[in-house]
Amino acid sequence: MIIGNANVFVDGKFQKGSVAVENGVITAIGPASWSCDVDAEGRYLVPGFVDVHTHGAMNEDFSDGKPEGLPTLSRYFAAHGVTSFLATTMTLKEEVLTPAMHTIRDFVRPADGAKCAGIHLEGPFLSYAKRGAQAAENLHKPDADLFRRLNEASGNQVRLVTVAPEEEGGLDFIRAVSPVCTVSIGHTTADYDTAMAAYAAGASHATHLFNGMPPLHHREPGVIGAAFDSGATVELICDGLHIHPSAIRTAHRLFGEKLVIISDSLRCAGMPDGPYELGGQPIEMKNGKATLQGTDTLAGSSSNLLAELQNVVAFGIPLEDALTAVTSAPAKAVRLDGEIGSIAVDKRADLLLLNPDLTLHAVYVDGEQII
Ligand SMILES: CC(=O)N[C@@H]1[C@@H](O)[C@H](O)[C@@H](COP(=O)(O)O)O[C@@H]1O
Repeated sequence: MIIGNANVFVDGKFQKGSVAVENGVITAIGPASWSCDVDAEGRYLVPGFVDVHTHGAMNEDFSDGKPEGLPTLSRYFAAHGVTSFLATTMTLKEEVLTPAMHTIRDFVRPADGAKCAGIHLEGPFLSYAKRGAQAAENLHKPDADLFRRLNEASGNQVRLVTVAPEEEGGLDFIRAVSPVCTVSIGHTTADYDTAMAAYAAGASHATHLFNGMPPLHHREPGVIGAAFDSGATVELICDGLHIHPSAIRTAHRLFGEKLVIISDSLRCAGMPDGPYELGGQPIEMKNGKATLQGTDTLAGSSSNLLAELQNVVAFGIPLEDALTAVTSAPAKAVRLDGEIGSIAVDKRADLLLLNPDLTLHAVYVDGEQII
């Protein structure tokens, strides 16, 4: 199949062209004049989005361990341009996380859904002081054996784990686990020196930068300064509620291609306002804003990568940079850039056609049009 007459996003830039796909893989990138099977009519042809931090949507949550919930989630993501996602769990007890790992391991993508590219363990190895919406009673000291048991239960699908490096055993955990998957610093009180030590020990990512960590102070630069100095990739929740647009513009100038837009979406995404649950705690969504019930503590988002792409472009981030932050940057951050996240020969043919106003026109997964 050839998708022609497109504005193709290749190597961070747009070029007029065509893309050939065979057996689910991109086989060639050619001129716009190629005779084609699908006429893109000048639309943007971009890689499918990669969300490395999403807990749920449509009243389903990966932590539930409910097999019937996963196809619903997979279809929801595809409908918002996300072709690969990391199923992200909350801070819960091992006996709750283990069945969730089994469910994710056994998930088979529905023909009209997005791919599960692995798991993000957001906790339980987090700091009490910066737990945010994570349940205090389920926090656990960094423990590489517990990580190994969970990873094994998932069929070795954990691609990302968030840890607070200042907790006892934090640096040993990072040394043990970073050869297995990407280790991210988050939900942490780490100061600059501790965060630098964590990056030197093998961490390479920061979980929802700004949220759940000390701010960037001119004498206490903390995780944000250390991530910058270490060349780490950094997540950013761009729902317009978690981070002021000015801080998003600042992070964009600081982190460039290292910026990874995430949804951090919860089961209330795609649902009406009302009461919901997150990691064993009651939450409430009002006007799309989710908080721990009865508090002002933000509890993740009700957004998705397509809406966030539209947000950041409206905030002044160039489209090319915003696209990098939802495609190749997240794929690289979790070591999947050999397969997904870019339009290049031999990569999976996970592609989107976007209209000029950045709404979704078509979604292809493994070369098959599913939307
Ligand atoms: C699922 C999850 O953990 N999400 C975190 C939440 O815990 C934290 O409260 C919030 C604000 O953090 P902040 O108050 O430090 O900006 O960011 C994210 O929504």
